[in-house]
Order: sequence, then C-alpha cells, then structure tokens
Amino acid sequence: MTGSAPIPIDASATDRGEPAITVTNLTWRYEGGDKDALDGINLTIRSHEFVGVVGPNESGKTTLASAMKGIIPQSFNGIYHGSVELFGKDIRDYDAAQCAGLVGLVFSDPDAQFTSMSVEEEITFGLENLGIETDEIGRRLDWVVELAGLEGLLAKSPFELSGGQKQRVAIASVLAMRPRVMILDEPTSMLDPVSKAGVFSLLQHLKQTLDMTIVVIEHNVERLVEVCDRMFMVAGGRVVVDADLDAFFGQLDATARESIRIPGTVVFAESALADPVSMRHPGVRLDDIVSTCRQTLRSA
Ligand SMILES: Nc1ncnc2c1ncn2[C@@H]1O[C@H](COP(=O)(O)OP(=O)(O)OP(=O)(O)O)[C@@H](O)[C@H]1O
Repeated sequence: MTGSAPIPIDASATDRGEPAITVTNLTWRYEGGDKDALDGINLTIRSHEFVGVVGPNESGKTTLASAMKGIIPQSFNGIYHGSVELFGKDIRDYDAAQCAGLVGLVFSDPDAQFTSMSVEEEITFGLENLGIETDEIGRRLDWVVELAGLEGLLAKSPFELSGGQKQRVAIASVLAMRPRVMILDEPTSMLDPVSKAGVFSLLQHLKQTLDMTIVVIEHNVERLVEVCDRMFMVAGGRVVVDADLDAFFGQLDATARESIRIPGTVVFAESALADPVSMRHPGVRLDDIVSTCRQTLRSA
C-alpha cells in the first residue's frame, strides 16, 4: 500500500452526511423460518461514515448486510416488510448492475466469493461484465493492486494464496467496481493475527484516502474501534444501540448484556481514568486514552 493519487470513488458524487442507506421498519423472515431474522430494523448510514456493527451470533448481522446489498429479497425467498433505500431510492428499484456500482459486499470467507482462476481475472471479471472499457479496466486494476498490496500475485490462482492475501484480493475485486458503499461481513474472522492487522490497515487506508462509506461487521472490537466513527449493536434482529464511538462504550450495560467484548482500552480507561466528578469520558481509542493519561498526570 503506497500513497499514489487514488482513483476517486464515486463517493465524491455524494455530500458528506447525506443518507447513503436508510433502513425503515425492515422485517425479514427466511422461508420456512419460525421467527423473523430482522425484526423492525431502523437505521441510517450517512455518506462517508465508517460504521461498525457488532452483535451476538445469529443476531441478524449477515442478514442485515444482505438486505443492505439487495441480495435480500432479490436472491432469497422469505417475507419482507419495510424498506431499504440507497441514496434515496428503494433498493428493489435498482437493477443488479446499478446495485453493484453502489454497494460492494465482502464476505468473511473469500473462497466463497472467488469465481476465477487468476487474481487478475478475479479483479477484472465484474468490470468486464459491466461493459467497462479496457483502458479503464487496466487503470482500475493497477489502482487496486497497489492499494491492496497485490503486486506479484496477479497470475496466481486466488485459491492458492494465504488467508490474508485472499481477503485482500476479495476487497480489491469489490473496490475495483468503485462502489459508493462497501460492506464487509467479518472480513478477518478466518485470518491469523498478522493478516487481521493487514486487512484493518487496508480499511484504515481506505478511510483516510478515499473517504468511502464503509460498514464493517466484526467481532474484533479492539481493531474496529480504531477505525470506525459510529457503532450499531444488533441483537435478536433489532438494532439495540446506535451511537457514536464514545457514547457506544458509555453504555457498558448493553455491551455486557449482549456479551460484546469490551476493548482493553476501555476496560483500562474506565478503571484507571474515569472521572465521576467531571463525568469526563476517558476515550475509546488508544490515542485518546494516551491523551487523557497525559492530562491526568499533568494535573496530578
Ligand atoms: N439462508 C438462511 N435460511 C434460513 N435461515 C437463515 C439463513 N441465514 C440465516 N438464517 C437465520 O437467521 C438468523 C440470523 O442469522 P445471521 O446469519 O444473519 O446472524 P449473524 O448475526 O450474522 O450470525 P453470526 O455472527 O453467527 O454470523 C439466525 O437465526 C439464522 O439461523
């Protein structure tokens, strides 16, 4: 990953703060299911936000991601009520190509996403299907290869790469479509710690250089809090907490109730630095907590 000028994502076409995805009273029951997997979801994701989604197993996170990509209801049978709007228009009113240009989805298991015999084909396949010109495909290929650090891997089979390389290819293939919104569903759950760090540093880089709208479903809250602006907690098919990062971890009762891991930074800050007199929140990110520590030491 280096710092060459990025090809702008179409995100630049949207104003900061404009609703990118609006989910209203969304209820979904899979065909044959005995309960709703989504049970009245309401949320708004704004353009250029980096949102983290956490929640216990089987709480509906993947189902929600599928609905925000339009796979639900398009590719699943079930009962759907409510709506998902992408940039102000019902997701069901877009065709598949339009949806692909607006929202990219990366799964936890990259193997499930791969369809090609080489990394290069994997990245260019979707672009060719969209009828994008050869020169432009070449430019996008160069761009994502550099961004995701895939130099030297283009001729290899995606199935023969390491877990971290596979996930970076999966992210690059989605990025090449230049979606305005990127959703990643547990992108590091199958990776070793070093590869996890690589994927999160790529996400951090995307946030800083491209200003995309990014939604990451992730159990690894330690890393998530370092990159996201806002967090949702999903439990029982509902959004039970929707808050900015600091406020989210100000609700430790809710996190404990749903067995969400609390980042070590927060545990440390709450026990060592929380100031019940000033009610000052010691912070969630390491940088903020270091700054609180320094202020506390200076005033001691
Ligand atoms: N294809 C499907 N058909 C029927 N039921 C499904 C299907 N996919 C998920 N479900 C059910 O929907 C509910 C929500 O599942 P979902 O995978 O969205 O949860 P999740 O929060 O992503 O879970 P995890 O963290 O374990 O991945 C669960 O009860 C699950 O069994």
